[in-house]
Amino acid sequence: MTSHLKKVELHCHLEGAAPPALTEAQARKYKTDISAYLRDGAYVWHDFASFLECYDKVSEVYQTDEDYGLLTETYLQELAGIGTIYSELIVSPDHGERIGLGADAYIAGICEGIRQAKAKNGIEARLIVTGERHFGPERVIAAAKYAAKANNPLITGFNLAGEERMGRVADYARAFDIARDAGLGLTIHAGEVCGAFSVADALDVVRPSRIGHGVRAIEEADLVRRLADLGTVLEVCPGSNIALNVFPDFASHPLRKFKETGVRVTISSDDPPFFHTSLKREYELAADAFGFSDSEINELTRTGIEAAFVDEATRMALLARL
Ligand SMILES: Nc1ncnc2[nH]cnc12
Ligand SMILES: [Zn+2]
Repeated sequence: MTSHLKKVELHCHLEGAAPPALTEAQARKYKTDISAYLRDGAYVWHDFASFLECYDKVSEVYQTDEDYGLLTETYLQELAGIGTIYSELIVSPDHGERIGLGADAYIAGICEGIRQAKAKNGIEARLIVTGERHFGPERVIAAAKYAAKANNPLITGFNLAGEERMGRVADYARAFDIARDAGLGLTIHAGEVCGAFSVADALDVVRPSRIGHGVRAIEEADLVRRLADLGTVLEVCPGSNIALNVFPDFASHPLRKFKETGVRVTISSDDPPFFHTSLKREYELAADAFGFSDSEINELTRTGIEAAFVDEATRMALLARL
């Protein structure tokens, strides 16, 4: 049981958190046929590439700023209901552009959802703007420029997600330079679909304080030591890793090994309904599948607050709530 524990989540894609029932209602509202991607209350995909396609299609039934406000508030209320005090949501203004809503309206809707959830439940949230590799370096640079110029206190980080097998991290270096110069926190998906080289690339090129997943670093002992020495925080999403077959089962998942080797780790849900998980389940897995005690789980949560992309006053306030 982990219901008595406070919780923090650093790695959740907003559209990836869309409850299937809400997505069905949205599809009806816009008379869109998404039956190829959502059937019997479950998202339909069979490998990483088809997951990304499903994710992009599902995202298209959220079309207005109100839709994004509702999606954001719905997810944050769910988190608050299980004792979550802080959430970072990965968002894509580029997606807002692609669907014709526009980046500003997309972000405005999401920020309204954050305000509503905070007013009702006290949950603190920030946004990490992401670029997506499969749309190419130019779109990723545009996303970084948007984040850098947004002057929005809720946008505090920059990320790179999408098809990890497309290009190398160096192809996206300029986007991270723009985000770094703007003072944004940096994190990057690496070592999820691709092997340890992808994590080494991320460290060499981006020098991020955090890495999304990073779990395949376990394939190289020197790299694991490097992560521990640098203090790089891994945003580990065990349920996602098993659903995507990065590891065959929880027994072979390296979360505990990382922690025991001194790598700083946190737990998150990634795209919860796509992977038949939730933050609640990830905390339960930490206890039941990985055998962490309450105080070890609290260490994961504390690491999440220490690594959060927030100002120091907010960090202290969150630590005091633990
Ligand atoms: N798990 C994941 N990896 C890479 N890109 C993503 N976009 C949404 N979920 C993702
Ligand atoms: Zn992710």
